[in-house]
Amino acid sequence: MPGHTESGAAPLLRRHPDELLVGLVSVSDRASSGVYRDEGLPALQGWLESALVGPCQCATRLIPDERQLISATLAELVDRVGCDLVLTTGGTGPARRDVTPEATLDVATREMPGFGEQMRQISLRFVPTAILSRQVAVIRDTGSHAALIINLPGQPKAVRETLEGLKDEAGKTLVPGIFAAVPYCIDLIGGPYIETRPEVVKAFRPKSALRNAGAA
Ligand SMILES: Nc1ncnc2c1ncn2[C@@H]1O[C@H](COP(=O)(O)OP(=O)(O)OP(=O)(O)O)[C@@H](O)[C@H]1O
Ligand SMILES: Nc1nc2c(c(=O)[nH]1)N[C@H]1C(S)=C(S)[C@@H](COP(=O)(O)O)O[C@H]1N2
Repeated sequence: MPGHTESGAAPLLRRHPDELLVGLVSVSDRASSGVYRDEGLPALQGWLESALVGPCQCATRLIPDERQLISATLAELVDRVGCDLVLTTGGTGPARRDVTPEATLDVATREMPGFGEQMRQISLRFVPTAILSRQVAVIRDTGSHAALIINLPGQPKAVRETLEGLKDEAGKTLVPGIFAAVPYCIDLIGGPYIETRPEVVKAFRPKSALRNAGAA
């Protein structure tokens, strides 16, 4: 669960090989200028706290919808701070100032289109305007370090909806949240082995990729 949180540019030091280093970025003109209180970062942090079993450190950023600032922030969180995973919220829609997907693609070495496709599928179960979100996910690989960067919509409730998916009243998964695929993706790009609380989101790994694979 998220322990330490910082908002400076210093590298996060991994205190355990399984510790996840996460960058959280809320992109909003109004929240960053104080028109309203930012609910994006608390939503992201609160959800991670509920979902992760192991240790985690977060670096947080609240910034306006400026393409160059967003891309510089993402690059800094991966290259300098050392994040394995970066989640953004906000700025994915069709309004002129919504530029988070473009800024994310600016720092990408690879696109991961399945995440955007699945998020829009999930969101359609909640709002018909789900198709207005242009959210993308990418890998940024510097050669010595790689991270998964995922855009989420700006509505604070969309954070949980997309990461966790939709369950029925008995807690049975109706549409899997995208976080189900995040732990294995992070394995594949050389990051820490992370585990989730299955009642929040059940992470999927092929049997051969499970840590106890082959154990008696
Ligand atoms: N960071 C945030 N904190 C709290 N509420 C937010 C935040 N971002 C969006 N919202 C809410 O979601 C609604 C729709 O978001 P919208 O797409 O207009 O925001 P945005 O483009 O992400 O932010 P902004 O217009 O401030 O740059 C907003 O009217 C607001 O109620
Ligand atoms: N899960 C979920 N996805 C959602 C929403 C939502 O409330 N929940 N809002 C939609 C709306 S109304 C818009 S305009 C787009 C883009 O939002 P953004 O510009 O705040 O990122 O996300 C869409 N996706």
